[in-house]
Amino acid sequence: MKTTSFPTTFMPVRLLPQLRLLSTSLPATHFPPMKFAPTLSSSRAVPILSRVFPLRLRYMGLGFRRSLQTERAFSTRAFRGPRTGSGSELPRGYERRAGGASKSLIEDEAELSDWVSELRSDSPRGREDDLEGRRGRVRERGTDRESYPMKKSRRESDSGDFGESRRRDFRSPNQSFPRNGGISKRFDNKSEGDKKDRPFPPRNNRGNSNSSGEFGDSSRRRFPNPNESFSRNSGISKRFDNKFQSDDDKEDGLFPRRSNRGNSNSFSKGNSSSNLKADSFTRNRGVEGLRRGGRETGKTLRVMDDTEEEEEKPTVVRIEDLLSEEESDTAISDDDDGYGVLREKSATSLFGLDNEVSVKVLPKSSPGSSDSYLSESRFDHCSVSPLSLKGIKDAGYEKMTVVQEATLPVILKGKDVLAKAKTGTGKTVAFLLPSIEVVVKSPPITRDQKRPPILVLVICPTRELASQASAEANKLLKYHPSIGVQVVIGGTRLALEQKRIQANPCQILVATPGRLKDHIENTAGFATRLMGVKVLVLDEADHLLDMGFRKDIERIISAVPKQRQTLLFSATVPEEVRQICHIALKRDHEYINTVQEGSEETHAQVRQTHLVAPLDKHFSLVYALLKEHIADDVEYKVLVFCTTAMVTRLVADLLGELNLNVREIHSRKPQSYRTRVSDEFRKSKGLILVTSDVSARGVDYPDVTLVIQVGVPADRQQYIHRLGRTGRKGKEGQGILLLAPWEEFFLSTIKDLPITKGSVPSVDPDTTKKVERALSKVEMKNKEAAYQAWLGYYNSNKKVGRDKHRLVELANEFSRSMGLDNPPAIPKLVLGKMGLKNVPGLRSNLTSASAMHG
Ligand SMILES: Nc1ncnc2c1ncn2[C@@H]1O[C@H](COP(=O)(O)OP(=O)(O)OP(=O)(O)O)[C@@H](O)[C@H]1O
Repeated sequence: MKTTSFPTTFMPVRLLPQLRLLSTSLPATHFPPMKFAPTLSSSRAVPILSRVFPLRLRYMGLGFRRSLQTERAFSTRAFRGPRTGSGSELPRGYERRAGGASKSLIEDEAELSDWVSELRSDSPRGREDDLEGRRGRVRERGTDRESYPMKKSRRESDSGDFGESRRRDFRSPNQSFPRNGGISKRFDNKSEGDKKDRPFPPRNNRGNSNSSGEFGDSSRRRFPNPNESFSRNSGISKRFDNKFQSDDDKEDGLFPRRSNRGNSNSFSKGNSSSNLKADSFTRNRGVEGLRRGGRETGKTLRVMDDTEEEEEKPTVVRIEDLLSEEESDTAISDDDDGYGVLREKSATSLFGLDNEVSVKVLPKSSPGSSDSYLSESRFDHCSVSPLSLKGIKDAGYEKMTVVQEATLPVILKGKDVLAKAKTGTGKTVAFLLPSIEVVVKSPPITRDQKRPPILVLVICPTRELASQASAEANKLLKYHPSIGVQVVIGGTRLALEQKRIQANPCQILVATPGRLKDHIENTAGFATRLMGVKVLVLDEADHLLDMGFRKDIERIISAVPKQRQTLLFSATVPEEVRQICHIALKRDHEYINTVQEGSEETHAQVRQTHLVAPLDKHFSLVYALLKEHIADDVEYKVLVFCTTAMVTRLVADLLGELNLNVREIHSRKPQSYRTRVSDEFRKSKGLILVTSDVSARGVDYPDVTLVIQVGVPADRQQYIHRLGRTGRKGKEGQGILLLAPWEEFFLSTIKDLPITKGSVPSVDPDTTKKVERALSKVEMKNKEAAYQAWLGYYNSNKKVGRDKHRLVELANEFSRSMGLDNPPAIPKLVLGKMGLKNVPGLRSNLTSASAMHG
């Protein structure tokens, strides 16, 4: 058996004996010694009262009860929250855990959590995905995002679900499910350029691919049989009670294998191991970091009040949310709390040697090395089943990415994990691979089982992302014919999906929240199958825990067993998410942050520019920017993000009229269309995709050369995720944020990112005329819909929407920029909901927007 030597140079001397021991004596069934990622920091949940819980006294009161319950889980010194009244403040938020099972705070705080949800319901972000699924029920659909105050759910006051979830009993997985072979598997740097006044310096060498390479060592390691390879009572499986089961049908890889343009490997140099050399060891790095840093980087422990957040986070409510009849239930989650103890993630704890709190701190990395995404650890040296390894090898993965290396051992140990890693660095495999191992170690389902359990439940915020994760799972499952994965997403007929679920039960289910909730409530036997969930994954966790999805997520959490492993992944983990992650995670979860200290959350090799220009120039500028980029790079592949679905449609229409090779994707397009376009864009070069935020997160389009964001993004996170569609896997990319002067306030929220002011290119009169002519050809109804959507979007922005008179002036400027002499009329009902009745400058009528714009 091949063993890997530790990067001993960088180990604290006192650890060496243990680690050496580990490296030489580990049986193949254990995770072998991998170099830990130097970049990661980890801690327990942040143990402070947040603005999420502004009713401090009430929370503290509840906390007291809870602290008695959970006492067992901590050492005597370990946990003295403020609510204990013991006089001790939280010791800078961290202490070490003594071990023992944690218990749900939420159980005691159901009421509180419900109240919190209500409290924050005025600051939701958009939910891109399920919008589509809800379309059928929406009466008025003027915008992708609207600005009305959030409608109260019909069922908000339902408390039944909560009671129900508490009543459940659990059986052990091994009792519940007989063993047997189950179902068959159905399954460029634009070098920063000296062209100061050109946003696009000429494109040089972008990527020489050489990534996948050989797998020399993989053959050396052989596991005779997956079931032999793992002790049946591994750390993971021991922890689960069981009882639900799975559903759906497997999806046939919607997405083709990715091409490897770009030199992914070239970016792996300067990776973790090399960076380690410069390390020093220090205690409490995470805490120090938390004290120092900014709010978004998860480095601040300050308690913020609501005002602060509202300033920074635009409110966006969609008309779908307002008018849908199927608003979320208020089912309270069960699991544990996050009133936890901030703990240092030590290098040793990755290996289960938790008696040392040492951690590496990387110096601010030099350009070129900070964005290494591959580690030195190889998949074939880790203890996953041989069949999974074969799938990994076939997928072309040899070395782990940094986030995979950092999280895999912890997840394989059965711990709950909150992981943060930059966009495009392989988070999907990071949560899928260990989840698959849980299935491998579970009793197979049998054909005669009426309701076979769903063992792994992956929730994604958009359909594209869910389909993509399911396709990735299928790649990894290539040699696991008895493990099935299915995807349930909105936009398809529920009845068909129900049939599919029943006909082809699977163990891994990937779902969007709204559709999953539909199945929980309407599909016979589905709830029972869900009671088998051993691993719950929230991909894009911060988005899923945001208000737009929160209730659905709480409902879903209440439908899966409390005894489960939960994995939260995202490229952004804002402070508020740290503080509410207890909704899903156990209190002793690990927070693994692979974004290096001192490094930005965006990739260094992606050049970011912002341009500020009057609104009436934006259409011409987008055209000019695209033309210039196309001229520079024949292999261009551009994403243009717009604020709403209807504005997206308008811009796509316009660019089409201007004879650019353009596609559009947004929530108002049928799912089949979305899938087709997404697939086409994935494979293509020389194409522009105009999109709403359905493409903002997670979607893995290879080799995107440029991301243009037109108008202010919903928030900082959304900016980062949109930008993250380029520069994936270490490749180069470019991002341009186009703002109007009154949108410049947004720049303060991203001031820590390496974004520079670009000079606005001059647009010659001919181009302006050309754009005007093209605009005149765009259908009037699309302009009307765009106007209404635009107004709704900015009305919901806390800054722009504050002054309604000014807002309407700006909206009318937007209307003129589309070539309209008079602003389109808006239905009275809609204006009422936006709180814009009787604001001068607006025209109203009685017609429903959806009737007009269908
Ligand atoms: N170990 C690996 N080696 C090489 N490529 C990998 C590896 N793991 C994943 N990838 C590839 O990296 C790309 C990005 O992965 P993925 O989409 O999971 O990134 P992500 O971190 O989830 O990004 P985002 O934050 O945007 O969701 C995918 O094309 C995936 O196939």
